[in-house]
Amino acid sequence: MFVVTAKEMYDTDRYAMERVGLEGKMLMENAGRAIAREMEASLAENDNIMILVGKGNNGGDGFVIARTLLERGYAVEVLQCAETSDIRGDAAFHREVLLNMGYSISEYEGQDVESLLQDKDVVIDALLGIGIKGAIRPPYDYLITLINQYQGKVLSVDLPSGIPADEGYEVHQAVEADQTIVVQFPKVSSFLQHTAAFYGDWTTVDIGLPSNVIQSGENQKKVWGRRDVVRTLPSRSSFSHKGTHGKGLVIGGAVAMPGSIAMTSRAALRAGAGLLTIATVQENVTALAANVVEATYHTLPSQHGHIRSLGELDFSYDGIAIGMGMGRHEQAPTIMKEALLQTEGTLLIDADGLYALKQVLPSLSDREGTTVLTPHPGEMAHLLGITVPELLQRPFSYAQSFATEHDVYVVLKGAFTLITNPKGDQWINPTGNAGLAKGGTGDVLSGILLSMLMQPQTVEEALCNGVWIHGYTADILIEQKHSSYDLLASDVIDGLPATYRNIFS
Ligand SMILES: NC(=O)C1=CN([C@@H]2O[C@H](COP(=O)(O)OP(=O)(O)OC[C@H]3O[C@@H](n4cnc5c(N)ncnc54)[C@H](O)[C@@H]3O)[C@@H](O)[C@H]2O)[C@@H](O)CC1
Ligand SMILES: [K+]
Repeated sequence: MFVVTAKEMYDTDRYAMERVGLEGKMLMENAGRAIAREMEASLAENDNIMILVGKGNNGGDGFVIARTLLERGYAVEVLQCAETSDIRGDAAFHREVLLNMGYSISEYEGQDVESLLQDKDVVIDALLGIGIKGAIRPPYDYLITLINQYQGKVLSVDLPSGIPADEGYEVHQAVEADQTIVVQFPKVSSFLQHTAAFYGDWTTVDIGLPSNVIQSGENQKKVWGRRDVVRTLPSRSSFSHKGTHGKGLVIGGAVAMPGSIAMTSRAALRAGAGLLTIATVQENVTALAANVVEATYHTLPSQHGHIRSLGELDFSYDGIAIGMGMGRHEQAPTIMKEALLQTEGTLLIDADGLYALKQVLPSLSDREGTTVLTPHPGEMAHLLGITVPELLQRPFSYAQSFATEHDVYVVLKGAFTLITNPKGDQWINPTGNAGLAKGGTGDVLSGILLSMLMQPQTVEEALCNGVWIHGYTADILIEQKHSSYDLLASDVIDGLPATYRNIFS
């Protein structure tokens, strides 16, 4: 499923009208009717409905929705919140059609909307769509405040009014919808931390727009869904042996933090890695060996309880993950630089490794093999030299510019983990829940990704599948036996068998 910006939506609209021959009126008819049908699932037969219509094409959709619901027998009052002379084009056309069918439209002229809303069960918000610019002007600011005070159900058309389609905007005022019916493609703002919640539950409706404009665009953004996982996750051959499934290495750990690499390693093995070696400080090996019995161990020189150097380490593995529980000490950047230069194949860098990386960033461009960075927002902001709020305003652009500039894959973790390849294409992961906001879940993800990177699939597929599996496992656990309070990172490792059985069933 493609995810679009306002510009991509308008380009698609123009292409559909100018090149394909689908008239704007027809697209608006399709949109309004599809949205009305979708809304019907949330409506009761006797609901009293108020639809607030703005002056743009979002309002135009509103006129079609009103007509469709009225024809189906619902009690709908249409409040037009703009001067009739300001309503133009396709919206004006559908306004006329509504009137020609004998229905009436009230105009907002400062009347007491609050009391008008009092006897309504549902408000449909068709005030503003993707065309919004700047701070909300009257009367929409006032109407949005009233909608948010209103106790009944609020259904928004395309976007909650006041929310822009794109990232990089501060939101001062917007409708807090219970449900949003999105026209054809989800917009970027439905995946941003500061705007996603305004949408409530959202679904998309197909209005017949072609996707070739987006497909031929410079960079694409897509949601990675279950179907993608089932399509791309390699099944195992009966003739495979442990070497077929990847020989991985995990470098990390310090005396104070033995748990991180234990979780990464157990997750890698559970997720399918054939063979796994752990390179860590001598002091931790006995405890780790009791915990991860399937792994082999390589002891690294230590100092003050952390790794001093990579010593005689052999780098010939199918995949290497570095950084988990490694600590932020003064030898760390030298260790990171050595790992960057010595690893010919795939190198995944996580956690403390990302802090060390910041000091040796230019060495990234000396690498030939695949590099994957798995930062959470704090680590990504540190790498970019910006604040976390700045990053969260524009996660798509920041992740993209970092990935393209340094020729790396970036897995930016969050409620909607964002995967970016070195060309700048992006995938959004829809799985996962608040239970994952706990220590150790990042270590588990690194292990799953290390394993995925060693299986016969593209790097993009490996990362998207790994992130999806991690989140989906947490979702199943929350649904079946845990809660978002008690879920532990190690539960996610133990939940992997059920996820695999589910995917391959
Ligand atoms: N392919 C498409 O793009 C389609 C879009 N459709 C609908 O059309 C919408 C986009 O239509 P428009 O481009 O007319 O945009 P809007 O419906 O968002 O309206 C924009 C108008 O609102 C006013 N406005 C903008 N910012 C404002 C602010 N801050 N405060 C107060 N008023 C403000 C401006 O006068 C502007 O003309 C979509 O969201 C969707 O609902 C559908 O009808 C069908 C196809
Ligand atoms: K809207």
